[in-house]
Amino acid sequence: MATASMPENAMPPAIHKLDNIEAAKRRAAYKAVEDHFDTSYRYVGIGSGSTVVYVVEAIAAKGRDVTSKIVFIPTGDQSKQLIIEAGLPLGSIDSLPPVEIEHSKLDGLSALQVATGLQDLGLKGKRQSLDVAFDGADEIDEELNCIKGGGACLFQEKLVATAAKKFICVADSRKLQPRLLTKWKTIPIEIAPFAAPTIKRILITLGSPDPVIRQGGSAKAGPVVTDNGMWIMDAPFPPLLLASDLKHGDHGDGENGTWEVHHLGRRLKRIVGVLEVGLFHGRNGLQVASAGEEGGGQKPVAAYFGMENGEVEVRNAAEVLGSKSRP
Ligand SMILES: O=C[C@H](O)[C@H](O)[C@H](O)COP(=O)(O)O
Repeated sequence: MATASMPENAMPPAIHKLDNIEAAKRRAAYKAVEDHFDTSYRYVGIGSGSTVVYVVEAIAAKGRDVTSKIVFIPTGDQSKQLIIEAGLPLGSIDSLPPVEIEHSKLDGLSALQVATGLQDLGLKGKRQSLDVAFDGADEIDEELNCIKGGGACLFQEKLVATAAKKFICVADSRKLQPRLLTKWKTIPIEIAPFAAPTIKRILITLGSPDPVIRQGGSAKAGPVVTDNGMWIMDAPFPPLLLASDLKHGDHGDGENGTWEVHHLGRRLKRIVGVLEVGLFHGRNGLQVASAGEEGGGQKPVAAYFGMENGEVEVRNAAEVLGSKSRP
């Protein structure tokens, strides 16, 4: 863990006076961009929520000379608008080009030979990875597992995070908790509307006392409809164990009423009608790369927290207990 002060003069003055929490988010965002944005990058993922607004501000402040050469990939309608309004080039996660190959290697080959050649090179079907994805979170534990989906964008956020070599999480100090479901009490789950009653029954059998379909409140009568035309089920569970907690005898499989993050994430994903689960768990991008695999992981490689004292606390996955414990 490292802490750093983000000098106010390293950031452009905020147009309006920010309250303490907003100022903390902004400091964390500028520090994360300073550490993890590189002008040589080609594809950058932009997450959703109120914190990522400052990430976009920090990137846009680098100027058009830098940003015009990069394609920015959104995680939903809000982040798409942020990218457009900041004047950044907009891309889409479903239109990343294939991995580039040296064309000289393919000169003179037939279409069949090209296809076979790509196979031989181990490149057939490989897509480009994003260089980095920045996103917020609703809660982050000591092993950098995250709850996401407070803004109903979890599916595209997971799609983008797992396509990025490194996912960088940016938040304020309230989000850092020893275990998930400490202050943020529910897991957002994106579901097919038709399956809602069945999913609710299954969640109850798994130990969630009162799962509810998220409502639009005064902004929209009836359930919140996600960018993917789905609903969000918010499922409360008792605080989740870390992988390192399992050494103390509990299996974390729900038997004793307690779940470990990874066990619960995988179990929820198996329910028919669940599009995606707002638990980001398992491997991070460094672990995926060291296994020689394409893309990234669900967990951040680093998390930046804007603290109340004006500092930014950085938690790097490589230093976090348990970050190497997942297969
Ligand atoms: O669906 C929304 C996302 O997961 C957000 O990244 C998360 O809710 C954090 O949002 P905020 O930065 O507004 O706290």
